[in-house]
Amino acid sequence: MMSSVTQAAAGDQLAAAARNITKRYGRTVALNEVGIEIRDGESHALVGRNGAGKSTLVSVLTGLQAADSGEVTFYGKPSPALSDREGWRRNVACVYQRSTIMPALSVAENLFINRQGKTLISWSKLRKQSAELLEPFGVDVDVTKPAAELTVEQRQLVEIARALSVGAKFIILDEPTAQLDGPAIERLFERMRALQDSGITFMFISHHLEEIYEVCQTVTVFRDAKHILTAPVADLGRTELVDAMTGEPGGLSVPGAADRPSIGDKSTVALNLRDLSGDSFDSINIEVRKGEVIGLAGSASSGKHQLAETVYGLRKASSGVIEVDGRKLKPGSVLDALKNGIGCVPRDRHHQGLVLGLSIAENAAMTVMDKLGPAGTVPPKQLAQVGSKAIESYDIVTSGPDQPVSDLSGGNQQKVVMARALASDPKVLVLINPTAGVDVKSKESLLGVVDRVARTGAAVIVVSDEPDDMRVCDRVLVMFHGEVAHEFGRDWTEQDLVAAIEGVTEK
Ligand SMILES: Nc1ncnc2c1ncn2[C@@H]1O[C@H](COP(=O)(O)OP(=O)(O)OP(=O)(O)O)[C@@H](O)[C@H]1O
Repeated sequence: MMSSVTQAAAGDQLAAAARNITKRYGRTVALNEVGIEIRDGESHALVGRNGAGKSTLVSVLTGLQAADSGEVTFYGKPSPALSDREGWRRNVACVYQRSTIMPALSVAENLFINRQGKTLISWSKLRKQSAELLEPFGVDVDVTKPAAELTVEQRQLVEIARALSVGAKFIILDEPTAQLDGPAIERLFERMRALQDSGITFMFISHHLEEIYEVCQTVTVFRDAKHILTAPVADLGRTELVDAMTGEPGGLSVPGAADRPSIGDKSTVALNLRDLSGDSFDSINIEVRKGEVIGLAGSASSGKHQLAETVYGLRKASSGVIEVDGRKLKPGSVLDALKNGIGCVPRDRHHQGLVLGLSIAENAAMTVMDKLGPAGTVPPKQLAQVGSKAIESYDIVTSGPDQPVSDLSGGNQQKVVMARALASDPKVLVLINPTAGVDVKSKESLLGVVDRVARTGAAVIVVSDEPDDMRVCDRVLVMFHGEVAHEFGRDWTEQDLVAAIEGVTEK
């Protein structure tokens, strides 16, 4: 196993290199003398626990932030000056989990943004060039439509096409699979392989370690702002990889439903969905008992997200009833859902989950403010206690409860969302992709929390396609085209689940 970043195969050209990079944010050292060398034409994985420094390295490698010290080179040449955005764009592009596309502009405008030159824009030419650019990517969209209408998969492809069209041959994919369903992930990987064959180099960030084995040749591990190792993927077993990430031997153990006592019919129904129809789902009947964990799986178009969002009041059902402990909820009211004991981890932590400018403590306490003090006068000490408890219980990497959530790494923000959902001791928990962006070790502890709250009698719905997230469930309901198409007990195999999600099994 190689242990130094300076040992990239001799003679191989490097597409990108960062050496001796240090980056501090106030007291936090986000990168401590780290390096990475990415060989021309390879897919190089960068992995590490939440807060390890991956995104910070991405911002240094893309020229969005200057390092305090160290150097970046592309194809052996020093990186452009920070002000030379064009220069950086010609060398490197990053497809983030969050879009850099302007939703209100058309797809064509997004593709050619900053590049119309000084002459007047010919719209017909722009449209034609855009269509030609996207054609090899199989993105079959009307380029005059607003980019907001693109699916996540299409948006990513548009961003890759945009990068390649300005000449970048080194592309960073920062957790690209976090919001894609199984078939879309496979399509992305096929696309990566084809682009690699044509000379494109990738740096790939993911918390799904099996993806690294599938699509990368080399892996670099960061831990606590430091470079730990760089090695060929083929030489590094999964256990060794996890040990390098966590700094301790012992592997992982995700809690399974089988370890909890069986619920049976004795437990009373906590959440009852009766004949519920709405945006993308129809006539849903589901009962979730106290202490029961239900998994909702299905492709991106199955209606599972819309159903879950209707349960916690973000969407209004067109007909049917949602009851918590026999009490009917007011349709389309998040507040009423909260008052009646529903806690949620929403799909998009940035839009519905967190107030980024507020601290960890303020975000974690948001669902219980009225219990902490009269009319908005929560004593700071109590607030800090809620924050400190969240940090401890969810292993949040931070300088303290006062730190604004905007300063946290993505995975640590997700843990704050989970802490907030649970702060109110909900009777029913609705969790959408609860482990998205969360590292393998933290995933284990978050799923441990799900297991614990179920044992205390809460009813839980987990919406996810992640087999690990589903293992904690007593039943897994697979949705297909807005209906529950298949139900599994605790004894399913990953193959069964994938087949049902893709709609290739009988009911
Ligand atoms: N703007 C900022 N201000 C203060 N601290 C920051 C800022 N951005 C990042 N940090 C801190 O730097 C450290 C590294 O964060 P970074 O986002 O690079 O981690 P990461 O490895 O990408 O994590 P994740 O897997 O959760 O995305 C963290 O401790 C984070 O809190």
